[in-house]
Amino acid sequence: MTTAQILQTGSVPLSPVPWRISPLDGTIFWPALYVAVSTLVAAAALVVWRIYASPASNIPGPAMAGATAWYELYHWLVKDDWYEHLQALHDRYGPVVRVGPNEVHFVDHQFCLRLHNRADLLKCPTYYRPIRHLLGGITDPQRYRQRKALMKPLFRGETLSVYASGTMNNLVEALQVRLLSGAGRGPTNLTHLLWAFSADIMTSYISGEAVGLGKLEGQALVAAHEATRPYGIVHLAAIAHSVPLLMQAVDAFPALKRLTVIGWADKLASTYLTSWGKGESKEKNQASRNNLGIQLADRLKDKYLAHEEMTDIILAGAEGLLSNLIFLIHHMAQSPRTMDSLRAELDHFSQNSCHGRQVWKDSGLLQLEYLDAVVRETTRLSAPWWHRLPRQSSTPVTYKGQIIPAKVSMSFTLRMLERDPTIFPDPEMFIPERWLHSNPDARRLKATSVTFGVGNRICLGYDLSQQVLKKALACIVQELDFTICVPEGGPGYLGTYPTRNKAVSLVAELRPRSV
Ligand code: HEM
Repeated sequence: MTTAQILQTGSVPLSPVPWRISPLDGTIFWPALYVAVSTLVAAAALVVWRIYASPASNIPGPAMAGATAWYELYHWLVKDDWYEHLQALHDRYGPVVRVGPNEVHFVDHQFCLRLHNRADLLKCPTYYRPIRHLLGGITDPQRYRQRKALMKPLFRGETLSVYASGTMNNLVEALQVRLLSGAGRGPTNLTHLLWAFSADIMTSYISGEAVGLGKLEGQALVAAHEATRPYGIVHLAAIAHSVPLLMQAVDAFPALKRLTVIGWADKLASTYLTSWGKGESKEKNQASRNNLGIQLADRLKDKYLAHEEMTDIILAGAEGLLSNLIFLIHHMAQSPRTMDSLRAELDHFSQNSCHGRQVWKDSGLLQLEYLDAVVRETTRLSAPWWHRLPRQSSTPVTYKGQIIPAKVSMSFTLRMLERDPTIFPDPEMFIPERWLHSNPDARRLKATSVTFGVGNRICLGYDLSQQVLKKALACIVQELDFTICVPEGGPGYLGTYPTRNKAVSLVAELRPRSV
């Protein structure tokens, strides 16, 4: 192995050890010392190479970020300030900054859109390592196209519309009944109820039948919530993509996943697939026709892969929906003017609908302009701080005279672009009106939104999410008034993905709608 190869792979070839290894006569000391010193020298050489000679070394940024991926992990886990730190790095180094050994980060909105719309870009294999076998993490374009062709029909068209007009509507109705039953009875923990609702949506979509989390009461509900969201899945993913050894351990012992925060979804996915390959799916009885997991396993011809895809989709979908539902409630409570406008639109719609006030049953709901604007503005503001999209190009990319070499990952953070003041004036303000046709800029805004991803790797659950968010919001504001009990220190519940020591629930006083 040449020195260049050692530096690129980061591994040290172990040459035959000249000493006899025997712990009994003490001669193990020298071989051990040899291995330790060689490792240290190779590690030091790797660090020097990464900082001064690797492809990304010409991009400005802190030397430690170029030296090791643990720089980022340190800011996540120890300092707990990654997003603020990233902003400070851009203030100091400009619109492109080196944030990892092989990653540069951009804040230039228009450039990011142009770049990420390129169909030939590849997902960064290091960042997506934890989900590298799954649709969302596959880097090879041909494998991706094949997987997408098999999975896409299960999340669009007839499959989605049958689910939406049946089980989804029933769950929305059950949510409304549940919330109304708590109205006037003191504070209600909406994080728990909306989590149960979101998880019921995802599990029923995948399995064909509701798990019934929304029916849990009192301590049983609290216990189920705590068991599934004890700490952040996001932090787990950050550790997984910075510590490759961990992923190798999980690959060798997949059961390890059950010990983590994803265990509950992993177990459910297993139960949904129990009957696959045992004959039932071949007969295509009604239950297996409704079970997307079984259909997925049939399509992928691989039970393990289907199981992994389902686990990922249940987890990502439930957290994404919950997060946005909490933001919706928050903004409605904070903005009475928006609430009035939305209610006016819904009331007018319900008067002309054959479903009356059960507006979620009417598919015309999805076309309401103001409701759409409220959901767009909410999803914009809820874009999480931790979600960035690193992509690689097989040819060099030029940005303002700076050459980004091929295969260097180029990323942007969703939250930063969604708060770009040149595109969204007063970016921190909740202004649904910016999305209305009456705003001449609305079309441009829609074209620049990145909340559900960009380019050919856009969110597969977009249509499902839109339906769930619109129906749930409509069913809540139609019948309920609410006042949020804002915790001391501000609305910590907006940090919706649980993190270390920061699980804050959204609690509100509910009342039947007065006007
Ligand atoms: C409102 C909630 C949601 C938001 C904001 C959201 C956002 C996103 C974003 C930004 C991406 C791109 C990720 C990347 O490239 O790194 C993505 C991809 C994806 N999302 Fe969602 N998502 C949501 C809900 C869902 C739901 C409910 C499902 C499942 C039904 C889902 C399934 C997926 C899948 C499978 C991908 C990978 C797509 C691909 O690479 O082709 N998402 N989502």
